[in-house]
Amino acid sequence: MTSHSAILCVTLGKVPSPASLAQAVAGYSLHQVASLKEAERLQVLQPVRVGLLLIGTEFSEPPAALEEFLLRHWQVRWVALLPPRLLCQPCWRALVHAHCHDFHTMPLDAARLGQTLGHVQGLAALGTALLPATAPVLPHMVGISNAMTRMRGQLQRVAGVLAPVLISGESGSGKELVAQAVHGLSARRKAPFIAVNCAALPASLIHAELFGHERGAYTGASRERRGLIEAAQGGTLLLDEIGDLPLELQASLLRFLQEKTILRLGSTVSRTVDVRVLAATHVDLAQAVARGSFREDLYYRLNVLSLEVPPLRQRREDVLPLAQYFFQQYAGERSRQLRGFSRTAAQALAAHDWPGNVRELLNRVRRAMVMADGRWIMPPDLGLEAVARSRAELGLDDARVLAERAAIAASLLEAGSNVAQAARRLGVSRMTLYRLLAKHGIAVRSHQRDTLRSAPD
Ligand SMILES: Nc1ncnc2c1ncn2[C@@H]1O[C@H](COP(=O)(O)OP(=O)(O)OP(=O)(O)O)[C@@H](O)[C@H]1O
Repeated sequence: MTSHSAILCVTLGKVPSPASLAQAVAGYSLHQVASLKEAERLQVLQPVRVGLLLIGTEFSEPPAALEEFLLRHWQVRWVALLPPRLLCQPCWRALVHAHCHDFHTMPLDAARLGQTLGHVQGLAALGTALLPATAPVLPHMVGISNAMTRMRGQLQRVAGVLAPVLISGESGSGKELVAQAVHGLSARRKAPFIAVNCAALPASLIHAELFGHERGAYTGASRERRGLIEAAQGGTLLLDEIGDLPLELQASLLRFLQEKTILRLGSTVSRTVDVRVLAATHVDLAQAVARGSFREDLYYRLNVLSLEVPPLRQRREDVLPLAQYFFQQYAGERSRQLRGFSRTAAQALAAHDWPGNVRELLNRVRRAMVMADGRWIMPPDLGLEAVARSRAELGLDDARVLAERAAIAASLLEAGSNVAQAARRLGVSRMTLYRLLAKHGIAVRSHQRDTLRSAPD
């Protein structure tokens, strides 16, 4: 069970234990740990929803494992307490901005911190009133980009209500994962989550699949069968590629959404079903409505709430953490000597445009883990050499953008994410490099350096 009035206090480095801390946390039970490993263990045994992060003076950059830890525990509302000097460092600022609900600087103002903690506890309690008391079963959603941080916030809000959600995004960008997260965060999480790909089922079968049929409803229906909507009773139904649902079925679906009842094929008895419907699409449904291939009334019914999963090329900072995550996930399939990604492989990953989004990245990493015969994955193992060669076929503008991005990624890697050094290597000012980083959506993260530390070219 999640403890509502407990605070996990993680101290990293040498922090002179501020006497006034006790005053700030008075009334809460404080779980104090001095390492991320201990914090990890405690979160399993006694999960909490509010965390205090005390950072010592000796860190010039966030420890590599910290960001991963914060990513894993994104449901905890963190308040950071750190020396003011660290806030001058872009890497610390980015980390606090991405993962913390609030921050305070040393020396500690106990009254102010006490107020912040009260506020954060209040918000967390609001969240738990909407959410189930036990830790929800959630898919692991990797991503450090602003877009993913925003998405996590939206998921929490959307999960607490019953309305349908329309999830849009390019193929392979993670729409189904988002749907699983909505289900996993909702009070329905113990009931079934059923995903139906409307594009994969032939139109002739999809009615019976969704709504079920009575015995003899059609040739071959030798016994009655409940459909997938009924199978999701109490839970969540994801209608993937909803844009491919035939028009006549759109009418039945609309009826179900309005009346919460279904009619099995061949039956005259309607059955009440309690199912939350999520729909996903990679096509622009508004355009489909304009073309007349999608019912307008159904579109508005489904689009009460909407979530948009951005394509991977618009959140490039997620590429390396995702690659690293898949590498660990499929570690069992790799040869024993394989250690990780070479720098050139990381550069190739950073420069690629990912038309197939996260699924393409997953496939390339798995392929590379099987194909690589050295200790480090090289670009050809990822099938990315062809991408480099095909640049000859690009227009000059695109080629310039790609070359600029690759040069920036390479200089950052070589400079260990030190922006000043990277700018010197590139022969531009620091300000220009910051502008270029923003233009290409590249975030400077300490873990990128660590992921690649000691990796050869
Ligand atoms: N943020 C993420 N963290 C970890 N894995 C992810 C993430 N996003 C996507 N994936 C993985 O990438 C693969 C593709 O994602 P998913 O199936 O959710 O995409 P989709 O948008 O629903 O694709 P399609 O449009 O083809 O149905 C899955 O294996 C999923 O688990």
